[in-house]
Amino acid sequence: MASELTYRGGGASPVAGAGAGAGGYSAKPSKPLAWLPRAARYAAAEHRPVFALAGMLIAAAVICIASPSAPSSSAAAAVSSYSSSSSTNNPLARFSVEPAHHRDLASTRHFVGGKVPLGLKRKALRVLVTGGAGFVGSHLVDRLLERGDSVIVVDNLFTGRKDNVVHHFANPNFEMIRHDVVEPILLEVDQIYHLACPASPVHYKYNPVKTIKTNVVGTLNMLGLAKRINARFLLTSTSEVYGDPLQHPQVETYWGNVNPIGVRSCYDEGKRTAETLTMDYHRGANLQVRIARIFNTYGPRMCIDDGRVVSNFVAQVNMHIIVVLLLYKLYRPRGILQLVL
Ligand SMILES: O=c1ccn([C@@H]2O[C@H](COP(=O)(O)OP(=O)(O)O[C@H]3OC[C@@H](O)[C@H](O)[C@H]3O)[C@@H](O)[C@H]2O)c(=O)[nH]1
Repeated sequence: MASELTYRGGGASPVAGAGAGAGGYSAKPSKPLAWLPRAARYAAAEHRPVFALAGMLIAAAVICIASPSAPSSSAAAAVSSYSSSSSTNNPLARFSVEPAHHRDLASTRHFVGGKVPLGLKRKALRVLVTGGAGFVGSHLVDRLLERGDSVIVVDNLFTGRKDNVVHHFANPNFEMIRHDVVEPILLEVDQIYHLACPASPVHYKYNPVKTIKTNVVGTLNMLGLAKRINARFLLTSTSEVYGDPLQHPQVETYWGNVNPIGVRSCYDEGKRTAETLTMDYHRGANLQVRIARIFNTYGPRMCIDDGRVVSNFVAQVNMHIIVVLLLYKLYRPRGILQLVL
């Protein structure tokens, strides 16, 4: 049986005539826009202005919600009202047109930036964190895994501890390589966070030559790897690059006041050299780089005997509290203390 072309046009239906039995049409209607493909001709013939208007309104709404660049006033008002009263489970909070730093960050923990097309997730990155078993590095690893990236930690455990990252050992997106960055390593990643270096004076003075070697050769190895795989590179530098600053507070353009031959120079000058190398790779090889000069940090996973100012303060205060309590318990002085306490 011949296939019969079913004419669904809106105009006069063809009159079945001779040859109809053949499944063809005897009188074919004149076809306006005959140069168009059949589907286009059908759409052109069937279109209704109200449908076109509905389609345009839906498209405009999707564009306003999904892209922050040109929100319509009403959509922007709707979205910003959502975001201002944003709760973490607000479906539109992620697409708010306001920059994240203008909104309560707690409500935008899952803010992925307004440029993410509707319904598409942020692309997971492969990230290398050197020194990721350390105090700052392990918290960075937590954050990267939480946002869906896969993380490789390279660490020689000189001051870092497996305990800092053991909670990720069952995570398929986490790997740890016990390796010293003064030896080259080849990995395929999208970003490199370079934190490998002892940070406490107690540790970096223990072997000053190793400290500056890690800062110079280790950073060179990581920059070479970043250039080879075109990965973005971040160096965690330190406030120590200002040395004994003559300017307070220090602005980033301040060059510092550093002793090149002191007992702390292995760290201070080591980090300054690491910054120099980082900028040279940026200028010379057009590498995408970031430098973060981290000042005194403290928090969970910091060792009480870390040797830095905050941990020293906490350790000493705790010690004095314990001594006073012991003395009080032992001698239980009567009289004035009884009155006071
Ligand atoms: O040669 C080395 C030395 C150290 N490391 C590792 O690097 C990590 C350093 O972590 P630490 O806890 O000692 O130091 P923090 O995490 O506090 O400071 C870290 O981030 C901030 C930067 O300014 C510091 O230079 C960096 O050490 C440790 O896991 C240590 O094992 C190496 O992998 N190789």
